[in-house]
Amino acid sequence: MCTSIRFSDGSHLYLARNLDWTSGYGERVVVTPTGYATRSPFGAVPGIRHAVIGMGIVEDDTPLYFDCGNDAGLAVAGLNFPGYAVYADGPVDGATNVAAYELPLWVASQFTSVDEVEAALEHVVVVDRPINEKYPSSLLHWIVGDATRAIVVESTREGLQVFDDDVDVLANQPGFAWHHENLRNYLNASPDFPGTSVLGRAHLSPFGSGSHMRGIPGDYYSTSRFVRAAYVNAHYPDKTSEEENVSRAFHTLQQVAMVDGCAAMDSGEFEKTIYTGLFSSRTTTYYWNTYDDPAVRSVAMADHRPDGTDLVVV
Ligand SMILES: C[C@H](CCC(=O)NCCS(=O)(=O)O)[C@H]1CC[C@H]2[C@@H]3[C@H](O)C[C@@H]4C[C@H](O)CC[C@]4(C)[C@H]3C[C@H](O)[C@]12C
Repeated sequence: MCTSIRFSDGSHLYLARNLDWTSGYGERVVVTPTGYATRSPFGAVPGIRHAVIGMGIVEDDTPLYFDCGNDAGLAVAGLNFPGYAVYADGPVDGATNVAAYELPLWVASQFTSVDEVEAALEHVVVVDRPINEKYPSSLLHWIVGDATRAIVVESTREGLQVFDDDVDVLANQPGFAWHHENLRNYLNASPDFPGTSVLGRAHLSPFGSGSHMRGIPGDYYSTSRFVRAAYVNAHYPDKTSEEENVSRAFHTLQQVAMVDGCAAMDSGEFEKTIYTGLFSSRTTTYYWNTYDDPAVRSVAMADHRPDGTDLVVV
């Protein structure tokens, strides 16, 4: 499972995600500089207008991003969406044909804002064109965020749909509209301290704080992680400094992080949070930690020739 959140410090974007799976893909932080010569199967990414930094792998000299952000303050993350995601079998005449694997690169290398991406998506078809035989297209949906707002992009049998993500969260199946509607089941949840309650002749006082959070689901199911992440992200106080916002991202995603041994996939293998990654547009820095090393590491785009010609794998 995966969960992603967006928030801002008032003027900069923070977009973070947990990558939950049974094992990693050898992913590293990859910088795609503006001079890099793209190989986009249908020409959707003719060149790199905005340098990109994020987590991914490089295959056939092509960056395959799991999540990434750019020098203009826009970021995107892909989360599993099997059972719902449907892509076109081939390119469609007159459309902007984006191969599923290159959608994060298309977003981050071509645009500066969510509004721009939303407008461009009106002409987009997501195509099932794998990078090679080793890596078939993943069935994903995507969250795209900037300092102002977030959208969710879903390519299903209904076609390509874009949702205004006014809670700044995404998890896995089912679709975003279902998750959003489900939040109406949790209107009772609040951070307030409960007063003393009278039950018969008993006057009952709370054990401590947290009572009004009861009902927020604690399990790892996609529908539960969505609710829990939305609650924590919405109630986290606004923070101003980079350090406080990095702390915010990792604390919030820790609430929905998966611990080994607790949730098996149908293969019998357990899922766990392989890494937590965060893009900060304030410093154009990618922060991450891994299941085995919770210390947060970081790579600043500026330190890796964002105007160069070669992909940088850190
Ligand atoms: C497995 C990852 C999603 C994690 C997730 O959402 N798990 C949910 C579990 S469950 O279903 O709900 O049980 C996804 C996110 C990004 C994906 C990767 C990126 O799309 C980049 C390439 C794309 C290639 O087509 C396939 C390999 C790949 C390297 C993908 C492998 C894998 O599908 C990734 C790593």
